[in-house]
Amino acid sequence: MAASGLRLPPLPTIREIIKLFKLQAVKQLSQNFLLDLRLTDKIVRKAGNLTNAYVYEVGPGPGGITRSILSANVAELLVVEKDTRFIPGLQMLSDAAPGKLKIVHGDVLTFKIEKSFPESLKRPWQDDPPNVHIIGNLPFSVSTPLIIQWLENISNRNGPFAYGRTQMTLTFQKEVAERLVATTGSKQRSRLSVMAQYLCSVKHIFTIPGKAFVPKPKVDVGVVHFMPLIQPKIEQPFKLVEKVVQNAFQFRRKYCHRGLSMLFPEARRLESTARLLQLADIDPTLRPTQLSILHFRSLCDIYRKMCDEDPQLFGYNFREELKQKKDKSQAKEKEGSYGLEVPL
Ligand SMILES: C[S@@+](CC[C@H](N)C(=O)[O-])C[C@H]1O[C@@H](n2cnc3c(N)ncnc32)[C@H](O)[C@@H]1O
Repeated sequence: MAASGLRLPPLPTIREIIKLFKLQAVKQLSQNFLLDLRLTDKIVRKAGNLTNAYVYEVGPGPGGITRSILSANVAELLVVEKDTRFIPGLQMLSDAAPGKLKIVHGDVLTFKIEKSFPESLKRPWQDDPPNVHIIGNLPFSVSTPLIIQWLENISNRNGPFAYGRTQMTLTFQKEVAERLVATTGSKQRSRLSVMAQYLCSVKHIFTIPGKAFVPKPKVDVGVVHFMPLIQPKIEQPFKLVEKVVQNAFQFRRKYCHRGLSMLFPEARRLESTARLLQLADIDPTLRPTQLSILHFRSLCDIYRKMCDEDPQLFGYNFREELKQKKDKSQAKEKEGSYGLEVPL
């Protein structure tokens, strides 16, 4: 049992529910179910104290984690599931826990949780976290874009973070979980490590072997807990941080100046990159993986100053410049070949 909370009346097991409603996982949709209630209880325990909490579960599927959450004495559980086939099974759980479980047939990428729980739950950002939690085991193809979206929401204190520093407990492919928590200098250090760690305290709490899922995925699964920080470690707009970090990791095996130089138009790339690195006090021969969050903080602060001096700079995209150059040279080539065809 997850906690000494609500005791659900005898229900068919998740395996029986899958059979009853013919809920075979759709492989193409990466539907891998957790049927072992000891594991779903563990995920829920690690999410923190859920007594009287308002919980948002993303992608409940046949409802294994859902049951564990309901057993943890929550005030309300709202689940958002995209696949209609799961709704009747979830409805059965809702009937067993009257007034506790709200089911939404929808898409977590667009669902607005900030309008769903009582306003009274809202806490100032500096206070203790609100009694609102997000929990979910989603397909990997959804969990990564979703975490980027939610990190941006943390930065803007909107979406699920309109309530305050809402905690999240989510599953990822183990390698992604390792990237999320990777420290400076480690092999797994990536864009995701910096983006997550400048906004949150991130913990890879445990790993679930692939064989615990039905059907078994090819990879193991990491359960990751996110607690938004009171003070983000970089105090610049999310999109600006994202741009600097993305460029820095563009060429992850090369010196960091190589990727960072792509922030600047070709005509003044060399001097602008040198200025950025000098003012940020960063050794240009560090590899992107060796840059700490403090390094990124300095880079973002200086890049911000450069963008303030030159309002065109933030909109600059080296790929577009490359494309324009290519188009121009193709047009010239065409002009040349037409020239040959012109009769004398
Ligand atoms: C990996 S399965 C896990 C199911 C269940 N949470 C478990 O652990 O057994 C992912 C679930 O997320 C649902 N899902 C996938 N994409 C979704 C989306 N964009 N919005 C809501 N649910 C989604 C799938 O239909 C499926 O039920």
